[in-house]
Order: sequence, then C-alpha cells, then structure tokens
Amino acid sequence: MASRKFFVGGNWKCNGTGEDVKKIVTVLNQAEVPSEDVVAGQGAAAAGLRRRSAELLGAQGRRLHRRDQVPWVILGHSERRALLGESSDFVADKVAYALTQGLKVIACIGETLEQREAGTTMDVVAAQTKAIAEKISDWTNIVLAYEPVWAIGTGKVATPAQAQEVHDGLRKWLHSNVSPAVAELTRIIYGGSVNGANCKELAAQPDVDGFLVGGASLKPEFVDIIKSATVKSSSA
Ligand SMILES: O=C(CO)COP(=O)(O)O
Repeated sequence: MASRKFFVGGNWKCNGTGEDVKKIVTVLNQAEVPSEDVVAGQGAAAAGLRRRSAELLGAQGRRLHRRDQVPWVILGHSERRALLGESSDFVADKVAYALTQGLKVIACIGETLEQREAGTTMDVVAAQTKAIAEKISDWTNIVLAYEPVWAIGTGKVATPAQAQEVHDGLRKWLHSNVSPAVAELTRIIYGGSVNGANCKELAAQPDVDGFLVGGASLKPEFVDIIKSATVKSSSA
C-alpha cells in the first residue's frame, strides 16, 4: 500500500472577495478535518489557516520570491499555458527555479478536449511531465496535478475511471523514466470540477492522491473534499 499523504489544494485564483476568503478560512479552521496536507490561497490573500493542517499557497505562477514566504506555488496551470503562452519548457524552468528557492510546487498538466478526442491524452501529459523531469532531479517537493483542460471550471468532471487511467499512466511513466521510488512516492492529484458530491468516488481511485480545487474551494463543501481523504484510510 502506497504511503502517500492525501493532498488537497484550493486554487482560489482571482475569485471571491476578501470577505469570501475570510468566511472560508473561518469554516476551515472550525472544521474537524483529517490532518492531511491542505493548502489554499491566491496571490494577495494571506489567509490564516490553522497550521496543523494547512499552509498558504501562492497563486498560479506568481510570487516566486523567497521573501514572500509562500511555501507552495502552482505552476503550469492550463490557464497560464493557454492565456499567457507558457510552454512546457518554460513551465519546467519555473518549476526548477522554484525548487531552488525553497518552494514546493504543484505542477499542472492536462490535455484539451481536442487532444482527448484525438486519443493523445497520455502522449500530451507524458510530454508535459517529461519537460519537468528533464530539469529537476529531486521530486520530494513536487505534487503533480492532472487537470484535464475540458474539466476546469466547466462542471464536467472526469469520471473516476478516466482520472484513474491517466494517473496510473503517469505513475507508470515516472516508474520507467524517473525511478520506481519517485513513482511510488509522488502525489498525483486530480483537478477539474471537483465538488463535495463527486470527490469521494474520485478519492477512492488507487492513484488519485488528492485534489486541486477551483470553484468549490471557496465554498463550505471544500471541507467535504478535504474529508474525502478518509476514503483512503478506511480502505487501507
Ligand atoms: O483550475 C482548477 C484548479 O486549479 C479547477 O477549477 P474548478 O475546480 O473550478 O474546475
């Protein structure tokens, strides 16, 4: 049984007001959540999530300076790849640089609908992962987030079987191309329209090690998503 600690990230992006952030932080701090890795945040928010279970997260690709003391950063999000033209190579450079600065990285990969329909999903995510693998040697501080572009903010979630298939493929890719240990230990989390209703079935998949949550991370149901970690402990 893999000993990967369940990881849940809340990617607030530019959504929500300061008031919304305060509310969700209060809800999270009052909730009885398992002591898994939980991180949430946005560029300017300095939300005081309880230290036991939470760390702050910088926004997508910003705040790469050590003095900001933001331990986690999301890199390679499809919105930046698409809107700002960030190539896999550029993303990989940022991942490598972030690690040298003592940051931990949630590295996002994922295929578009056209790529899925063309049957190239695994080729696409493998190429995105390869770009990163070529520029780093230590995977300890990396979480890989599989975020199919067609599922982000669309309400169309990957089925548990679709998510499992890609996560399993990525783990096999890491096994063959990086090392068996990295394949076994690296958390591969799923992102794309995760909510309180669909999280448990996804979390039950053997290679789904957590979530990266957009819209639902500003709502009280984020607590249910964090709690879906218990699916793992009860099946261990
Ligand atoms: O982009 C996402 C997380 O990084 C996913 O967003 P949604 O959960 O709103 O689909």
